Amino acid sequence: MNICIIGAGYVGLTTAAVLAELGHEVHCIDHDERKIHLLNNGEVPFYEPGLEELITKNCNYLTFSGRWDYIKRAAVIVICVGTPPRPDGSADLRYIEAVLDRLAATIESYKTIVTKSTVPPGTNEWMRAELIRKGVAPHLFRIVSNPEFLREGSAVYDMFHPDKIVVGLEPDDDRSLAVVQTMYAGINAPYVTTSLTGAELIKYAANAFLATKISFINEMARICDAFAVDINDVARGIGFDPRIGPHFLQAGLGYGGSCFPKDVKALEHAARSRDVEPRLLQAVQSVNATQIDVCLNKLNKELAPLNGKKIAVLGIAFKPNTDDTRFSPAEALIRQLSGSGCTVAAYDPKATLTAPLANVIQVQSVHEAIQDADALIIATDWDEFRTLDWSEVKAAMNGTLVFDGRNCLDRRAVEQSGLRYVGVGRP
Ligand SMILES: NC(=O)C1=CN([C@@H]2O[C@H](COP(=O)(O)OP(=O)(O)OC[C@H]3O[C@@H](n4cnc5c(N)ncnc54)[C@H](O)[C@@H]3O)[C@@H](O)[C@H]2O)C=CC1
Ligand SMILES: O=C(O)[C@H]1O[C@H](OP(=O)(O)OP(=O)(O)OC[C@H]2O[C@@H](n3ccc(=O)[nH]c3=O)[C@H](O)[C@@H]2O)[C@H](O)[C@@H](O)[C@@H]1O
Repeated sequence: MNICIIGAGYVGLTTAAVLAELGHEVHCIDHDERKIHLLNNGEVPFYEPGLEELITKNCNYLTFSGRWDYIKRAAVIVICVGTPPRPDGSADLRYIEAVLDRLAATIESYKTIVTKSTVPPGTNEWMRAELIRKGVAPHLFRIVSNPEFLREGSAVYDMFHPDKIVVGLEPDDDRSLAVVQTMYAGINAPYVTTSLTGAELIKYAANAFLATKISFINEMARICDAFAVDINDVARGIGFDPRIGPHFLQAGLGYGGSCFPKDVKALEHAARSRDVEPRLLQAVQSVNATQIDVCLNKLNKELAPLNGKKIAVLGIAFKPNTDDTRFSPAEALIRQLSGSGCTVAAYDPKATLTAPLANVIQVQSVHEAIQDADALIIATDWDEFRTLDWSEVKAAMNGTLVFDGRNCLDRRAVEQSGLRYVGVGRP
């Protein structure tokens, strides 16, 4: 199949590389010339394990440009542009609108237009109406909603091994499901077919539910602290129940990234637009918004006064195995520390601070970060931090406090080396 992907970001590039690997001829369009230049020189503009290798392997079937005339040759167009949050929490659809303008000016023969970007309920129906309003004949295209569920850090694996493929179709569309099945031929997953809006809501419900699990466990961690119980015991205890499951029950600094925060907000906004009061979604966000303060209060109690202290923060990315810092709790924590009188030495194996911060330096190794530090905070749960030699850490530090903001360390190993361990909900 000849496929055109629009948007060479985390989702677009992964989709492009995987579809090329599955045997399709793929062209990826992005309006960011810097990205296209890098890609044409064999470089991936961000860190995603395995992606560069897959792109290189498929370079004969995978091309990149900013040229929209490629659309003319494609049977399938996959939209993967960003849908960031507006200040009021609603999804900003300006990139989708720009794509519709380009499509309207280019489409001359039949296309299956697949929306992979996460868009609010009703958007795909609106997109169809917009294309017709902009002059595209209704018989020249079908819109399919095919939301993406990959995680950054394991995007390539997730796309080859999805737990389901969700396909939202127009009511009278009897041909696009087969097109999507041909596109994904070689990937073994159950298909969930529904309406366009049904698919959009499946995506929001999935992210909102996962965010809810995280806020739930973070609230439980606060209760565990009050009753001197280890939250990891509670998470393990409830996780055996198959109705609950063991995943997404790791308490910590709260959820971040480019999707959970924006998608929960966008769902809240969408609900309100139809006069539904989303109380649970509000509570989920309110727990998440206060989680860093809860952790900082703990740190203050252990270390007060922060003034004049040196704090090593390990982790800047919003999660391990990515260099993405969008809505990163680790970076938010560093930002708060920056204004609290201490100095911060921050280290991350891949991510860089988005902007310079007063009293914060980014260093190149764990060793540099912890040198003479009064406290060490784990802000992102990279494997590199789990496996530190705690005796060496103790020897390098000035103080003894290790604050495990991701509950990812072996507490006993830390304590055996003479350091003081404080976790989230682990008194
Ligand atoms: N990052 C993730 O893990 C996941 C993201 N999603 C959703 O997928 C969508 C894309 O997310 P990411 O890949 O993270 O975004 P991203 O920001 O990494 O990539 C978007 C790309 O689209 C390009 N773009 C924007 N407007 C364009 C236009 N008019 N023409 C050509 N290119 C254009 C940008 O230059 C950028 O390279 C979002 O709706 C997001 O919610 C869904 C599942 C996972
Ligand atoms: O729509 C999206 O963009 C994607 O959002 C998430 O993927 P991602 O944001 O890459 O990362 P997650 O692994 O879900 O982690 C999100 C945040 O939650 C935090 N988290 C996760 C799990 C947990 O138990 N506790 C916890 O605090 C992570 O540290 C991170 O900050 C979803 O997991 C994907 O299925 C979805 O496709």
